[in-house]
Amino acid sequence: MKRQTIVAANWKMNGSFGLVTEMSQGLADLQLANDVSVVVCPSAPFLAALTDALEHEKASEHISVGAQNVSEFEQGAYTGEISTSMLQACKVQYVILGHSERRSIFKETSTQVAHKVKTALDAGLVPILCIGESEAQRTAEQTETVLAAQLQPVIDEVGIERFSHIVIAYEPVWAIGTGKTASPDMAQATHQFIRKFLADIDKDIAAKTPVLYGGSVNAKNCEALFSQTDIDGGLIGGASLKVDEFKVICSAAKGNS
Ligand SMILES: O=C(CO)COP(=O)(O)O
Repeated sequence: MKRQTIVAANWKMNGSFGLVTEMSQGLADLQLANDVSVVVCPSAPFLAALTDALEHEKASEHISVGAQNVSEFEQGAYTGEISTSMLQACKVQYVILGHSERRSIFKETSTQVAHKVKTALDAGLVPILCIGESEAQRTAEQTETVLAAQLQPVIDEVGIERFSHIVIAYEPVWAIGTGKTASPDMAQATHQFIRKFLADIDKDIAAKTPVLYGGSVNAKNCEALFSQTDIDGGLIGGASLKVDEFKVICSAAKGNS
């Protein structure tokens, strides 16, 4: 069963117009394996500029633009929020939702994340739904319970069928920005659990849904991680701010067959 392989850059609250230009120029000649897609997710003020720069570099056919968040509301008196239609106006195709930093710092609940996933899907955006356990939860052997509790509200809200338009990103919180990557075996075991969790509800959907790994992925460890059966690419933080390193990571993605 073929499913898409995706390498996505999460710039978080970093980057500049200079990096937008540098990244677009750098990615223009990127050679990707079949079935591999690359998505760059800068902060909202850079979305339109990134779209324009990728078009200018003739890179928009193989590189997509993603946002890091979206409002669950459509429009109106929600100061500071950004709607799906605003993202569409910037030709955004993907949106990261439920990142652990939004869950822990901005107190987004799994129910709110589920609403956002629905709003994004209804607007034709592809959600990159982030799930992951903390170090304390892993130590307490609660990883599977935590992941299930993050997935279930989304399944309840949108239905399992719509997971054919969702990308999951497994990001163990203890591996984010710490340099402590999950070992390929450990990541594979957790990805296998996520796929089985979906498969117990719908086998076909589980086989089709890309599950990315995120957490201290870099040019050195990407190949071993991406070669795991149930790892369909990565969500890259720090290493996605360096054009050359990000290109190495994109090239390490081989695509599934
Ligand atoms: O949170 C991440 C991507 O969303 C991972 O960040 P790092 O790659 O910097 O660990």
